[in-house]
Amino acid sequence: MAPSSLNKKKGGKTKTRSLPPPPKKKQKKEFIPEPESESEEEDSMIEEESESEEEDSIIEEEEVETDGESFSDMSSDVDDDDDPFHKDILREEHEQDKEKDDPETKSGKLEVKKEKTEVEGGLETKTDIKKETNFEEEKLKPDLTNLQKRIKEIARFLSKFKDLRQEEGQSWKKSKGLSTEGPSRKDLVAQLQLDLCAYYGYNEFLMGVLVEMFPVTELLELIEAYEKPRPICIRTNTLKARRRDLADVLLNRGVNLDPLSKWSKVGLVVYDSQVPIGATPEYMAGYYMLQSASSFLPCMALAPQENEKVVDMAAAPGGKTTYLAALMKNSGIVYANEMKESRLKSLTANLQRMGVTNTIVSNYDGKGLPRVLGMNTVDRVLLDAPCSGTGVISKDESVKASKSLEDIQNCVFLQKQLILAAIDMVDANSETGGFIVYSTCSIMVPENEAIIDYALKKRDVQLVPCGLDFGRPGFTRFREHRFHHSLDKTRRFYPHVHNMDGFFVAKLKKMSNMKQPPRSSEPSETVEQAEPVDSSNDEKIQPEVKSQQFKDFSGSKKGKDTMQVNSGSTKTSKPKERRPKRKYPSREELSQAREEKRKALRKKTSKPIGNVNE
Ligand SMILES: C[S@@+](CC[C@H](N)C(=O)[O-])C[C@H]1O[C@@H](n2cnc3c(N)ncnc32)[C@H](O)[C@@H]1O
Repeated sequence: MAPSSLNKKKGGKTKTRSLPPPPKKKQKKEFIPEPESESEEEDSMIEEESESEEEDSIIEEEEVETDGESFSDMSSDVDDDDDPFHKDILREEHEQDKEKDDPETKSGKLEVKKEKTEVEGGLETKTDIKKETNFEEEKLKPDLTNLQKRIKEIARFLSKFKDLRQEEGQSWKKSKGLSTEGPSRKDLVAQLQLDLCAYYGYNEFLMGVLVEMFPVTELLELIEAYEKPRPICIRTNTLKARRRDLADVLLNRGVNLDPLSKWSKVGLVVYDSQVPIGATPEYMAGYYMLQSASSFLPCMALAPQENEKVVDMAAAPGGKTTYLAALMKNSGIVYANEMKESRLKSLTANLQRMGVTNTIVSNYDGKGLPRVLGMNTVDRVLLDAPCSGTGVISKDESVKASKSLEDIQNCVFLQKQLILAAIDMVDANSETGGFIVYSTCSIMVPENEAIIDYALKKRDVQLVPCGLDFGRPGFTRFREHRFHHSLDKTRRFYPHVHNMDGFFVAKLKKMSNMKQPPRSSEPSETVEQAEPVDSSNDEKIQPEVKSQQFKDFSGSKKGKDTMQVNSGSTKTSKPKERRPKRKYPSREELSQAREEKRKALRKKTSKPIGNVNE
């Protein structure tokens, strides 16, 4: 939208203010992509909320310290034809594995040699991949330019073969004058993985996870997107300002901005600014929050209503709490909980700066919150869970090299406990609510779909549409794992697709206050319960190796996966052995037993009295 359109006032309450022209730098086009057109149920409540948000403007000034962005913290303690794997680069490797054992391809580095040849009327790089035999050379690390070239070559090579079987691949190679000797697909994938780790600085575990999640072309897009910062976004605090007024003022200060996108009525995207955007008088006055676009989504999905009781279980630094309060127009109660004491300061500062008055701040471990606030007592809960942060690599590069399988396991362990606590606090009989929103800034399946699948099994909840009209549907199956079919109601967001941080959102409706869900006719398999599925008719998802993300999830972590949460307290429970069914005696057997007892008693009592020596 052009800057001038920000001046259009609703309902005739126009404050005419002549706008200075925006700074010289040309305004970029829509920064955040428009919603993908998907046929998805709309959450009308969200629409109503966002319509009304702009109408409320209470202008008052407060000075407080700042803290903008939300981020993940664990220190406490697909639009591809519905099938995310149809271009999976690991999928074909299994077939290629069966290739005759070529000693040349068994170990070591590969070298890609290129020759230019005329192919199909155009210049094409002829790819001949041979094994280096010189071990001295092997030790030498290729320079970044060569590394990048090789990454591109292998990626191009792999993507060309993505739909071809081995034999077809060989004949294709022959027809193109390429060598049919050379490494298998598996070797190429392994080499690509190593090269990507070396070039971009990821550890092998995390790169392995990404490799198994995305087809090769998309993988490169994602990794490249992680290298660039996401657009700077601000959210208008509708408790204090209207978006168009705020935009006017900031434009006058030399901030080059536009409305965020059609899906948000309160967001602005900042292209560049002549003033520090986190230190303007408007910022200090709490007219806006510096907030990533993805972090708007869970609040929109939760869509809290006025006068409700809402819990934000993991709240600091308060980006989402302040949005929830604004959506509720400062009515009702928001319980903003944060376990880390050191983070309470930023939370309370933001609440104060933004003029939030309906919030009670607490400092508990979220697992114990049901004991504090009561079971089945609130209308809605937001669980913006502590996570691995694998969706926000552009913000925190250290994630690339630091995250391990154990970190993911720890996150999953905590997330499972927190989601059950979240559900337990919600009253299924709430007249207006009964909803739980779970979100993470992780793209890992175990931290997202697997957590929701677990919750569906443990409590009487159902997935409902998030009310967000863009985002990819969550996985209903991933490698050898099968999740409940309704997982497609969850939403995934990616930097290379949506130009926002990697993010996951799920919205659950609590169906009853029973602890156990009614028996499902359609069982799914959670991480720890997943059995090999007979996928003989389903070539696409039949991995030979266990998914990197789920590796060793079953049992190796001190039985963590079997831990259960009950009203905030935790206890470990070993899987119980089934007791054999008890067989009850018939009437005849009972009377016979009684008769025998009587006889025995008579014998005892007929002993002589007075035989004191016995
Ligand atoms: C993803 S961040 C939350 C960001 C916040 N929702 C926002 O939008 O500003 C996760 C938060 O959970 C907190 N946390 C970690 N473990 C927790 C636990 N067991 N209970 C409650 N909070 C926890 C972390 O300290 C961190 O502040």
